[in-house]
Amino acid sequence: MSPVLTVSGLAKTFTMHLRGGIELPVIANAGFALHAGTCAVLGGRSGAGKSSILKMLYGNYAASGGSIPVRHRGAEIDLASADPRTVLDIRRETIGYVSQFLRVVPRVGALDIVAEPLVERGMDRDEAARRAADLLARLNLPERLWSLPPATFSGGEQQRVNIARGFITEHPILLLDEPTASLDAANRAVVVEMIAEKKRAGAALLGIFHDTDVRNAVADIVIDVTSFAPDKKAA
Ligand SMILES: Nc1ncnc2c1ncn2[C@@H]1O[C@H](COP(=O)(O)OP(=O)(O)OP(=O)(O)O)[C@@H](O)[C@H]1O
Repeated sequence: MSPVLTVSGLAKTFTMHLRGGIELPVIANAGFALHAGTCAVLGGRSGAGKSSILKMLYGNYAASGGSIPVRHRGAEIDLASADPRTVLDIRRETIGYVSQFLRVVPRVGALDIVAEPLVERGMDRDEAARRAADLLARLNLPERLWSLPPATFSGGEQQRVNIARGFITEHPILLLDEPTASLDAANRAVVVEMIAEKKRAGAALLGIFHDTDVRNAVADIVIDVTSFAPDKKAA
């Protein structure tokens, strides 16, 4: 089957404007493809550029070179050169992202934070809340916390709210930046099962997982980011 997203000749060099314009090449000539129903994992040593690749695929970082053709609304669009409005539309319809940390919205309760992406897409508020409750219960977030804003939650509680919010939509591509980093073994197992369900539903996932057990449980392929280093001798 043809890939849903391809990375071709992708490069990233950071320019340190406050340091006299020093250039820091991090990635050169990265290439791989994501397929529906599979989970690919970015591997390689700390600092190799795993997060930077994920951020370029979500449009948070601009690519310094290369292309990222993605299947979006039935057409192929190059994410690397797409205008900001198109990037936002791709995020809405095609590419979801679970970051490591929850961006807390003041005064909005956990259940509403999780339900919000569905309400934004036009779903009835009660139905969206029901689905959000299902996910929070599955992730063992105590019900007494559901109406509270997550600002004071523990790291693992915030991470579970974030996971629920990222998994509640049906994006065909889902990027995962260490979604299990702050979780205990029981909740890691829940997330592993949720990833397996996404695969069965036909999503293409790309993630960073430092936990070896989680990685082994979810990965169909491991992409060695160290092999994309600009100077392989330094890698
Ligand atoms: N915004 C930025 N500005 C300057 N340098 C950056 C920026 N983001 C990342 N880098 C640099 O790029 C390199 C790769 O960082 P990145 O976070 O992508 O690595 P990683 O493989 O995800 O690392 P880790 O496994 O430790 O999280 C690092 O040397 C980092 O300092």
